[in-house]
Amino acid sequence: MIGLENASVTFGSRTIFRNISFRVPKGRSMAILGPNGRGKTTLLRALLGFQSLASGRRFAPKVAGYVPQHGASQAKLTGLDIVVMGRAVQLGLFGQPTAKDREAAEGALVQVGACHLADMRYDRMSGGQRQMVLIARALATGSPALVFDEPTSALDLGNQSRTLQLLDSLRLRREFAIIFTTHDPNHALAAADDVLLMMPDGGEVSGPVHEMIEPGKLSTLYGVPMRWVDVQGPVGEIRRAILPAFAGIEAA
Ligand SMILES: Nc1ncnc2c1ncn2[C@@H]1O[C@H](COP(=O)(O)OP(=O)(O)OP(=O)(O)O)[C@@H](O)[C@H]1O
Repeated sequence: MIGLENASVTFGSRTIFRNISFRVPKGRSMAILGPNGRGKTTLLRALLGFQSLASGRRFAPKVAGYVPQHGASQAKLTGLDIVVMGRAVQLGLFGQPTAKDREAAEGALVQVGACHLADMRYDRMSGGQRQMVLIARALATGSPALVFDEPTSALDLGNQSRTLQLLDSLRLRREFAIIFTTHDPNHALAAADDVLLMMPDGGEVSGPVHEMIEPGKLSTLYGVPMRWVDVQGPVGEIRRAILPAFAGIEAA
């Protein structure tokens, strides 16, 4: 389980959020949505213990798999080296990775379909390739808690699709408590059971995805009208997507 209870974070005199409570049990996946600068990354950092709480408490396992928004590195490390770092807690302060740690790291690369990145230099990878390696690193921790900060934000549509499928397959394993932030409500529909909306007025609402992802709440969240649109799936089935009013405008 991972969550916060009556948690608040302040920077100087500024309150980013106040008295937030939520719990994501093992087997559930929760998406967090909110406008830019509302405090989504700060909330994840507070959850993981990287950001101190002004009040309240957090619940998280000692080690969580964390995929940060920006995973840049100048170090000359391979994809496999980065994934092995996920084993840091098992290694201890001066421990060297064993064959078992390398095996776990290779297994994590297999799970995300990124074996081909094992020997590639991480600092030479594209954003999408790095994303896969960082997700593998999170899995290699062996933690039942996985936290992703905007996992699709830097990705092209093909990689967004693959990452969403991966997030959903992790959700369906029901072995992890998963939290991810996103700016696309359709991504919450595609890969989350529950949603936390960080509203622009400072309040939060949370609940099952189909209660939270609807035009009324999202229009308030983003300050633009939202609507359901029918779209055709790959085998002709009709699906619903939720889009802002500007979707479909043609400038010329
Ligand atoms: N260490 C810090 N010191 C002071 N202010 C900070 C610090 N970290 C974040 N902030 C501020 O807290 C607010 C919330 O930032 P945060 O990055 O959590 O927002 P976000 O919802 O993740 O934004 P985005 O959607 O743009 O990624 C911002 O105004 C940011 O400038």
